[in-house]
Parts: sequence; structure tokens; C-alpha cells
Amino acid sequence: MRQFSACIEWLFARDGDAFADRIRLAQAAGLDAVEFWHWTNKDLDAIAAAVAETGIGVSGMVAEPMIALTNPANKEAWLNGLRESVAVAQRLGAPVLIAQAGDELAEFSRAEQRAAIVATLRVGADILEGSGVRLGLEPLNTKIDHAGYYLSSTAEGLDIVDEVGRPEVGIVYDLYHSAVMGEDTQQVVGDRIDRIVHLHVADHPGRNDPGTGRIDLAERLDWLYAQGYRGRVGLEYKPTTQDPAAVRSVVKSLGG
Ligand SMILES: O=C(O)C(=O)CO
Repeated sequence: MRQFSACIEWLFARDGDAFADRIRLAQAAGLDAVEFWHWTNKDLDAIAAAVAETGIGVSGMVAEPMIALTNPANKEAWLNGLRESVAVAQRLGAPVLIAQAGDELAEFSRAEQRAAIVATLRVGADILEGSGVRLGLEPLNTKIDHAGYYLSSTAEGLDIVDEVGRPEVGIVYDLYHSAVMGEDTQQVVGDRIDRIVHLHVADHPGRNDPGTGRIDLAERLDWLYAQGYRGRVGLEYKPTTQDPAAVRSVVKSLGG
């Protein structure tokens, strides 16, 4: 059975509700996990209370601070933030922290920026070791949403992970970003399924509910699961409706 997770930055975001209420709405929609981005701007006590009340799991959040890994000068600050992020993830029971590479910097070559990412993530792996939390470096599309971002290629993300060479560090594979970049899932993932710590889905164009666009998400997921992927599928899309029934039907259409 596939497991899903609602990205409550966008799903269940109703005007006037407290952020933690989105966890209760996720439960009402039949989901058993949620994820979000920043933890530094949220009421963690309220989130922990909603998690305890509903039994909903937190599948992931962003590793803070979201400063560029491409800049070697950010290494210590990023690693200090990772230590805090791991503690928050452990408190909320989240198995995944999401790392963004940051923007491509004019003052460094691509090779230097990649070396900076690898060097920081290698020390990051020591911090993560034994914590029960894995880090997923996330490639993002540079064509629509993140112009200037360093890591737009899934294959390069996987290469970086291989260079880090530690099971604590993998990638978040977002099928929307990948499809926007024109990637073929089978080709870019190949035999490296075990490096994927988490999946994200949204359709394209629009970054809306799966089924509203042209990406063959169900087929791509079938293939990823056939290769042995067993993590969660994060529903990170801009919903066209906040009706919980619509989320349930998306989950069903994706094999849930
Ligand atoms: O920032 C984005 O576009 C993301 O996909 C975050 O997960």
C-alpha cells in the first residue's frame, strides 16, 4: 500500500484557521501524515499537540536555515542549523529533512559549488547518523519556479549523493520539477532508487492537483514503486479546491 503525506503549506490552508488545524483537516481527509517547509516560523508546540491528538505523522520539513549550500562560507551556519533541525524532526517524529542546494553563484565555478555542497553534506551525514532522520537534497526546476537555482538536474543530484556516499543523505525526487525540466523518470533515476528518501507530486502545467495536467504521475509512481521505492509520496501541489474529498480522490488515482 502506498503511503502519502499532505504538504500543508498548500493543502488544507483555509483562511482564519490556525496552521495546526491543517493537521486535523488532513486527518478528516483520511491521510495519516503531513509535511511542511519551514519550522522556524511555526508554533511547534501547537503542531506537536495536533500530532499527539490526531495520531497523524509528520513526514518531513525543511532543514533550516535555508542558506545556499553552494557557498562554502555557509558551511558552519548550515551545519549548526542542521543540528537544531534534527532535534525538531526527532521531536515531531519526522524521518526526512529537505535540503535545498541554493542558487548558483557567479563568484564560484560549478565544480567549486558542487564541492561545497558535498563537503557540507559529508559533515551533515555525521550529524544525521543514528538520528533516525535522513536528509533529501531537492532538485528544483529552473524554468518556471526557481530561476537561478543550482540543482535543476535529478541526475546531478544523484551524483552528488553518490559523492557524499552516505546512506543518511539522498534526494527528494519531485516529479513535477523533474517533468518541468523535461526529464524522463526511468532514465534519470535508473538503478539508483535507494537514494530517493521522499517523493513529491504535482501536475504540470499549473502545479495543481494530479490529474489536472499532462504528467503521467500514476505511471511514473508505478515504475518507482516497482523499482523498490517504499517512502511516502508528498502531495505538494496547489489545490484547485480545499475539499477533503478531492484529496482523497487524488490519493486513490495515485494508487493509495
Ligand atoms: O520550493 C519548492 O518548489 C519545492 O518543491 C519545495 O519542496
